[in-house]
Amino acid sequence: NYYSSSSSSNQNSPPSPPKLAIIGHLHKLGLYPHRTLYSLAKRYGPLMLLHFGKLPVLVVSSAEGAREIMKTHDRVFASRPQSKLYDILLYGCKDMSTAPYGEYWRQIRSVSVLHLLSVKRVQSLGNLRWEETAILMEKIRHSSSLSLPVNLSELFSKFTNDIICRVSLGRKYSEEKELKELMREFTELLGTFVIGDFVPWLDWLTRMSGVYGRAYRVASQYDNFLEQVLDEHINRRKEIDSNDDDFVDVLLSLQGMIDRTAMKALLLDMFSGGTDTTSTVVEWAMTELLRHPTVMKKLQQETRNVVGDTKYITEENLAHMNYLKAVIKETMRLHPPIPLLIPRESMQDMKLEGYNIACGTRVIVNAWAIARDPAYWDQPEEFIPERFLNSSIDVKGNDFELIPFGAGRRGCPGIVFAMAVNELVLANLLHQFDWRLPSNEGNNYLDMSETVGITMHRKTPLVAIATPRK
Ligand code: HEM
Repeated sequence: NYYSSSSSSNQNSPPSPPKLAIIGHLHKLGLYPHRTLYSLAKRYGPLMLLHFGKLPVLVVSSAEGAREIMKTHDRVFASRPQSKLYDILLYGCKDMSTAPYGEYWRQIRSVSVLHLLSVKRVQSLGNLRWEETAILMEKIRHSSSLSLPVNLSELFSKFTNDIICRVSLGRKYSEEKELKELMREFTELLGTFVIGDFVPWLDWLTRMSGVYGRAYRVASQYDNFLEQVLDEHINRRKEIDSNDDDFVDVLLSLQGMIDRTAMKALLLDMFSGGTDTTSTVVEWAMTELLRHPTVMKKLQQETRNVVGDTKYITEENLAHMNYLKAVIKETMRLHPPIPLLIPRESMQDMKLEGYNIACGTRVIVNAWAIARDPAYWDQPEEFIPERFLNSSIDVKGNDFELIPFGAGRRGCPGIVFAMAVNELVLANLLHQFDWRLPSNEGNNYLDMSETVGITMHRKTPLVAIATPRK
C-alpha cells in the first residue's frame, strides 16, 4: 500500500488527504492547482495540511484563515520559501519578492515603496501612461479602418511591457527580438516546477531535464543586459541633468543605500511582477465584457456621462467612474492574475485555530477559491459588477474575501501602479470603441480556458472587432 492515511490526528495538525510515500501530495496538484486545491478544501476544510515531498504545506481557503496568516500573524508568515531556480535567476534571491524576511528585504522594500512605487511617483508617470494608451488606441483604430480583427491579448502584453520598460529602463525594447525572447524565457523559467525543491534526492531529474542549465544561461544573458543598461545610465547621467528619471536613474541615485546587485534584482522584479499580471487583468476584463454586452453598454454609458463627446478619457475623469472600478474588481475576483498568490513561509512553531503549524511550513493562500466562496459571495460564479456598487469591499488587502494583491507586509507594492494602468486603458477601450467577437456564433462560445504559469491568463488569444464610436 503506497498510501498513508489521513493525518488529521497527527500532533494535532490540520486535516490532510491520504498521500503517497515519496512525493506526498504533489501528484494531486494537476494542471490547475487553484481548482484542485479548492476541491480538496471542500472536503478537508479551509485549513488543510499537504506534503510536497516531505515539506509541510498549509493550504488556506477561507477569508478568516487568510486574515490569520496575513494580518493577525503576518510577521510569523512573512518569509518566502527558497528555490534553487530562484537562486539562479534572481541573484541568490536578492530581489524583493523572493528575499527571505529580514533586514535586507526590509531595506529594499522600503526604498522601492518610497522611491519607485509610491502614489506620488505613480502620479508623476501620468504622461507616459497617456502616451502609451494613445498609441494602443491608434493601433486599434488602424486595424478597425482595415476591417481587421484585433488580437487584444498580444496588444495588451506589448502595451504593459512597453510601459514597464519605459518606466524602469527609460525606453522601449519591444522591437528587440532577442530581448523579448529572453524575457519570455525568464518568465517561463520562473513558473517552472522543480521537483528537487521538495524531494532533494530527485534533483537529478531537474538537472537531467536541462532546466538549471537554461536558467544559468538566461540569468547570465539578463545580467549582461542589465549591466549594459546601468552603464549607459551612469554615462548619460554625467552628460545631462534630466528631470524625467526612470527607475534606473532613481536606483543609481540611491547608491550607498543599495548595491548594484540589488538594483538589478529589483529591476527584474518590475518585469516579472508587473508585466503579465497587469495585462491579464485587461485581457480578462475585455473577455467578460464581450460575454456580457449589457455590462459593456452600461460601462460605455458611464464614460459618456462623464466626458460626453470628448474623444478621450483622462486620468482626472477616472475618479468619477464607479462602474469602471466595479468592473475591474469583479474581473479580479473571478480571474485573480496570481490565483495562489506568492507562497509564504512560517518562521516559528505556532498554533493556528487550535492546530499546530511547524516552523518552516510553506503557506499557500488560495485567493481564487476565497473569491468564489458562496459563504461570502451571492451567485459567485456570475460576473456581476453591480455587487461592488454599494459595497466598501476593495482589493487593497483589508477585505480578505478579495485579495488578488495579497495583504500585509508582503502584500503587493505595485497595486497603485497596476490600477492606474488598468483603469485608464479599459476606460478608453470602451469609450472609444464598440466591440464584438469576430464570429456570429454568439458570445457564449468564447473560449474561457486558462493557462497557469506564474500568472493565469487566457489559453487562446482574445481576438475581437473594434468599431470607433461616433
Ligand atoms: C494586477 C497586477 C498585479 C497583481 C495582481 C499582483 C499581485 C501580487 C501578489 C499576489 C503578490 C504577493 C502578495 C503577498 O504575498 O501577500 C505580489 C507581490 C509583489 N508584487 Fe505584485 N501584482 C501586480 C502588479 C505589480 C506591479 C505593477 C509591480 C511592480 C511594478 C509588482 C511588484 C510586486 C513585488 C515586488 C512583490 C513582492 C513583495 C514582497 O514580497 O515584499 N506587482 N503581487
